Amino acid sequence: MSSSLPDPVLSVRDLRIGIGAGNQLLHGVSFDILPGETYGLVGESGSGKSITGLSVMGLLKSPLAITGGSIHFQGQDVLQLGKRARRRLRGDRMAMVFQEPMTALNPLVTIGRQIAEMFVVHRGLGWRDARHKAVEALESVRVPAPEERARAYPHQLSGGMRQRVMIAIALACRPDLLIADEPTTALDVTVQAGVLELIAELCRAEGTAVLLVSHDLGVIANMCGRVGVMDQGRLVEEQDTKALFENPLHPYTRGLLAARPRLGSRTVATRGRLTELDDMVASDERGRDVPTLITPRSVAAEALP
Ligand SMILES: Nc1ncnc2c1ncn2[C@@H]1O[C@H](COP(=O)(O)OP(=O)(O)OP(=O)(O)O)[C@@H](O)[C@H]1O
Repeated sequence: MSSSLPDPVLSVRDLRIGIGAGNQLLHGVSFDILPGETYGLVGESGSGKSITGLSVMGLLKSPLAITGGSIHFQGQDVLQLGKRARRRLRGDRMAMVFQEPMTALNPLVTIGRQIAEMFVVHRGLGWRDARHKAVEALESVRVPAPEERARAYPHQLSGGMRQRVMIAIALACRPDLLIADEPTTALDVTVQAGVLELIAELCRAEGTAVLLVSHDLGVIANMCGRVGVMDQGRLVEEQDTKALFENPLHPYTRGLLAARPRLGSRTVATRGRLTELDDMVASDERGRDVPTLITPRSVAAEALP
């Protein structure tokens, strides 16, 4: 049988994660991500989204361990790779953006040097050239005054800017897969949309596949072509995002969708004017209008008097 679908960039099969023999947290999760595709993993807190993403990156920490299944990245069984080979893949062919950039950035090292390190380690550039590339990378994630910001330390930047720096680090080597785990959950509502737009735009331009982990259906709806729904360590449903919203099959998914705040004709005050919830805009860091994601959090925040 011939198929027109390209080979997946990531293929997770029957992935199981546990603590010791008796305590299973992930009970056989399978999904594929195609090149250039943005695939969402959605589910409530504790459903196993993050440990799935960490397993793909090879960053799962003891006492958690993979107890079964396989992870193929570009056709290669990464669970069979040694530590060094795995480390070489990370940051180069696959990269990750975490919820809280402060935990991933080194507080004692300037932003520019942390980005430059990617080019030194993975591309073999000298520090001088790497620093030049770091400033370009900051420019590409629309950090204003990139030369100046390159000399700053993480604590000197806002949360939104720090997350842009993390994106610059993650995408520095033009990976084929980006794992974004709740990349905007820790950010102000007003900067969330800008950061997600940036991820979408840069990954689209480079053909980077994205595994987007989120508890937020609004974020998933805006970003993902397909979505897998997780519940208690199982992938209970997988559909095209549009189909999932129109016709959720699994009772858990129906419950998750029903728990969303009602959208539609409600109006809220945004920047001094009444706006339809479906049509809200906010300003990004450069004062440009960007669409605001309709999320439970953003609805709650906008609805406040
Ligand atoms: N280091 C750890 N030790 C023990 N259990 C853990 C550890 N990390 C995660 N777990 C457990 O694994 C399960 C899945 O956690 P995971 O973080 O993947 O959930 P999640 O869906 O990403 O939720 P959240 O959005 O809250 O992170 C949960 O029951 C969690 O308590």
